[in-house]
Amino acid sequence: MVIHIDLVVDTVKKVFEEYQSYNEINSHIQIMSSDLTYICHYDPLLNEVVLDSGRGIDLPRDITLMQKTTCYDNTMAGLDRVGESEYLYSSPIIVEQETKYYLVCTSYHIHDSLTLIIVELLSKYISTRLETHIKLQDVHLKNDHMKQITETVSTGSLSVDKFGTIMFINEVGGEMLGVRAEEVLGQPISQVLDNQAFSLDVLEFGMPVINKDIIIKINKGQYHFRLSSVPLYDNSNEPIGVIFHFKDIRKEVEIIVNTKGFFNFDDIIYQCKEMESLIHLAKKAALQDSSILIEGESGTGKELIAQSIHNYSSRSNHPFIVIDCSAIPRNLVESELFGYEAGAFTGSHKGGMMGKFERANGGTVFLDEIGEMPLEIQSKLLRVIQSRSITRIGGHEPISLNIRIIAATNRNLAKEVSEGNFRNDLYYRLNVINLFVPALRDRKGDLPLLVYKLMEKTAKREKRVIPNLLGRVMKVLENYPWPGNIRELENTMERAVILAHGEIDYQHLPKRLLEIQNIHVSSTSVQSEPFVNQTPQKPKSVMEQQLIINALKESKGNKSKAAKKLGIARSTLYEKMYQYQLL
Ligand SMILES: Nc1ncnc2c1ncn2[C@@H]1O[C@H](COP(=O)(O)OP(=O)(O)OP(=O)(O)O)[C@@H](O)[C@H]1O
Repeated sequence: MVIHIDLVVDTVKKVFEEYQSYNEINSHIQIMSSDLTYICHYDPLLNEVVLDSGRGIDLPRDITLMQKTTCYDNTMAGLDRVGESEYLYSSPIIVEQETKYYLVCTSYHIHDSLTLIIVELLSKYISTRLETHIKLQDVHLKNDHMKQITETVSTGSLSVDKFGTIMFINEVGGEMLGVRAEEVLGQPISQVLDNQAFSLDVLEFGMPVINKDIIIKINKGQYHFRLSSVPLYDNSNEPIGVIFHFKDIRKEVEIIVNTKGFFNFDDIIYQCKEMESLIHLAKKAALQDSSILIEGESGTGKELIAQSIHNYSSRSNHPFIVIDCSAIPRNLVESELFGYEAGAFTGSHKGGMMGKFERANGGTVFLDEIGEMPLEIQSKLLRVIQSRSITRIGGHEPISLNIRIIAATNRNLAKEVSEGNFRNDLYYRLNVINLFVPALRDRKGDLPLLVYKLMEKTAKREKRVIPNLLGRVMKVLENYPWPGNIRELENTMERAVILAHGEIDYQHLPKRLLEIQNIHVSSTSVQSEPFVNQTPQKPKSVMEQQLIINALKESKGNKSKAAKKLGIARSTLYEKMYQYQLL
């Protein structure tokens, strides 16, 4: 192990400052490395430690074998001194059982016991100091490293020593368990958590337990956690504690299930007659309770309209729950939508768990990508709509619900019905009010306003002036078919505003817009397109991603503030940032 020279000099200085006894020695005290090179010396005239330039010294070579304080006859050292002969006193500085340096000094007296004691004491102080510093540094580094890791993941981490005393908990873990680190550190885990799963059994068996599903009671609520317990050992393989990693399974599902609508009808940009009558119908529908089916290509604004309807309705103060039927894991669909009762399956708890429909009670359920819903769940959904109640898995008693259902699809659902992929009866139940959102290419009248408003949005966010869009660029935009609809236009305008300085010209547009219209600009002036994606994106992901980026920007990267702005838990924000590769 290499010890940095500055650390040695610094340590020697401190030791000399603290232990004034060296004043008893009226000669230079030197620190030499184990190959007998000068490191530094104490200058009694200056009363300070001076760094040496690393010259060698002609000392007896057997000093290197020395393991304790010794006095040498200095004539042996070959030092050329005039006058009285000097004796060399030397003591090893041992760090981690290795002689790293020597502390040496000269005296005119042989077997000068005071000098011997002081040399020995100083070398020991220096040894201890160096060793402690190195160990502490190591621990700090490891701790910092661990902290960085544990604070940037969305998993809760908690470690205990072998007696079950809590030694560490990360912020996410604290949030998930509803505790604060400063309150629980040093406490026995059994007093903090009422759960057998956080036990030290793994130390006994010597094997980690990975991803065990547990139910945990926190502040009167039941939480469904996935817990891993890993035993920790020291260098000599002695057990020293356990580290627990845990995830809230509901939060994982929450990535694809929102609870809040952000947008209003005022956020919808339109000019054309078709959109005007659509919004008029949507507003009327918002005031009733009938189910609504919103159809339209991807990126046309279906979710925007669904959120606006919810926020315009009398349910606006209640939850807006998005269920993304294409993304929710199949094995979780049923329990997440309908919840479960006590003992419904292994690991389920006394109180059971509420499903999304129950959580939406009083509010709106937005079934996004309804065309992707598995057939077996379709029949259950039909029952929910017909009976306005749900029965939890393993339950017998129906729980009545007061929810409005809005479903959306970019498929031709009638065609799916005729092909047997979607239940006819469910289709009719959902399609009480039908809102068809036209594709952007079929409402080109909206384009100029959309272009301007979308430029304005980015310019405002980036604190820039709205650039001037050249007429020829507008022509390109008007002639382009916009397969990705407003989402694609939104990305295109955002990119153009960011790339352009004052004026948007051809080179600020994605290549494909130009190429499809046979416009060729020199390849160097047309930028590649890093983020515009024509293929349909995961539903709601772009909107959500944008919101997260905006919130993070507004809160200057402070995740707690951003999470608050978005109305979501910090751990959920981490999950989402991870999902969108923003971490
Ligand atoms: N008329 C509009 N005015 C302003 N922004 C719009 C409009 N329509 C859509 N957007 C924006 O376009 C993006 C896509 O909208 P949204 O997610 O609602 O589309 P969608 O039809 O639900 O897409 P998907 O079917 O892929 O889920 C969002 O960022 C949304 O804010």
